[in-house]
Amino acid sequence: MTDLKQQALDYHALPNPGKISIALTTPAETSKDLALAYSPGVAEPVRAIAEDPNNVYKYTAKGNTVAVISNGTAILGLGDLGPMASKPVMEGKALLFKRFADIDSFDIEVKHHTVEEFVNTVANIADSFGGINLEDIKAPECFEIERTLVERCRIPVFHDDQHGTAIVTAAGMLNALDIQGKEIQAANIVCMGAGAAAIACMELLIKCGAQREKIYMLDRKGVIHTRRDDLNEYKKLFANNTDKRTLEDAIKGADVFVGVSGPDLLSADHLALMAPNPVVFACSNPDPEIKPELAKTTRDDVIIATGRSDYPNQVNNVLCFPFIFRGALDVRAKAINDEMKVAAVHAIRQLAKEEVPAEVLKASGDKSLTFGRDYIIPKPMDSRLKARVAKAVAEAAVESGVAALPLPENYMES
Ligand SMILES: NC(=O)C1=CN([C@@H]2O[C@H](COP(=O)(O)OP(=O)(O)OC[C@H]3O[C@@H](n4cnc5c(N)ncnc54)[C@H](OP(=O)(O)O)[C@@H]3O)[C@@H](O)[C@H]2O)C=CC1
Ligand SMILES: CC(=O)C(=O)O
Ligand SMILES: [Mg+2]
Repeated sequence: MTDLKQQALDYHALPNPGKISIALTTPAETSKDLALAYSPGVAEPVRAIAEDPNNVYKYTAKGNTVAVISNGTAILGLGDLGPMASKPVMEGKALLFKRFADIDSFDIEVKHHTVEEFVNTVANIADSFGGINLEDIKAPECFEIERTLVERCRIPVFHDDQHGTAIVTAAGMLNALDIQGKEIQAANIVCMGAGAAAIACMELLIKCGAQREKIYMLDRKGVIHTRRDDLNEYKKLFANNTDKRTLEDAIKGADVFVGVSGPDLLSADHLALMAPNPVVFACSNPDPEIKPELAKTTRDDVIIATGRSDYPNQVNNVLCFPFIFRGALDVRAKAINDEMKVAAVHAIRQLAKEEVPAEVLKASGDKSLTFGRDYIIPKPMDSRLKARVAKAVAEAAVESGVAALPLPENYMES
């Protein structure tokens, strides 16, 4: 067994199985405490909530709790391994919510036969939470699941693999293209993968200026083009009228490669065919489409990012989901809309251009980090992310009319 494999198994097994537990926030030592926490005292908040449902935010933890919900059909890049196998990842997302944004989470793994069954399960428990983070649900089902749940739930529902990934990808991409001296409007883009992350990443890059006809998207059968008759409605949006059929065809002269597919799909030969000063986001987890070592030895003008914590330039939705929910919960937003997503993109990208505090260098093990090829995006443990991203998101929620509360006074200022 490799060192990392054993360390990872031990990390999850010890000192107690798993990565998260529940902590009490009120005293529960004496009979008096219990008479308040439970019978008879608990009847009072029950009556108050029955009288006015908004009181649930005052007397319970709902407003600071997010459900992380999966069916295990697209666990990282490992595929459909079922709900139970997804549990370590969902506990991991709960760990990240708590560690980075002080949000409490429950991971919920759902076994189901139909999309309708999944949607009903989630919709029926949704009111228990302040928000719902859908995770690792494969395309195309994820699109209908999210759309239906957004319609049915009164709290924000956010498919992290779509929108969290897209927000971080857009933030990193705009910075990387700046460093490479390229305009997103003119960039030829190859997207390997045509699932949840791919469709959302490309749609958001288009909102940021990319041209749809300059995007070549590939799935397991190759380039998505107008003469294919096997495309679902989401892939069809990216069908190009082109003779290109393979990655080799599409990658020639490309400025950008975004990989949200599987391991080792971009070879050194492919990379060599890209335009000068290319940007490669090999974001498949745990194994990227190309290893950074190989990318860098193949050409020294490349900016390479991965989804992993153990390489520079971590383009991973961890930079977004804790903070976008922090902002949304704090103004009780009923949805996470495009305005909030775009605000998050700009807040994340801006932070990478600022001086990096010593505590971040210590946590990342870097001697220095300055905006440039190996530092296009902030590190997850940069504690400024919470204030910057949450504030930008909360302001956008208030301005776009989806917030039930005003921005709290002096929000995120200390
Ligand atoms: N860094 C980050 O923050 C994130 C990274 N990801 C990564 O993106 C990847 C996809 O996740 P997600 O979109 O949720 O999953 P989906 O199951 O929704 O989509 C997977 C897509 O990848 C394509 N694909 C898989 N293998 C190949 C291959 N050998 N050649 C070409 N295309 C392939 C599939 O093609 P087809 O349609 O033909 O089946 C499908 O379009 C995973 O590796 C995941 O770890 C996802 C979210 C966040
Ligand atoms: C990071 C993440 O959400 C994924 O790889 O699926
Ligand atoms: Mg995921």
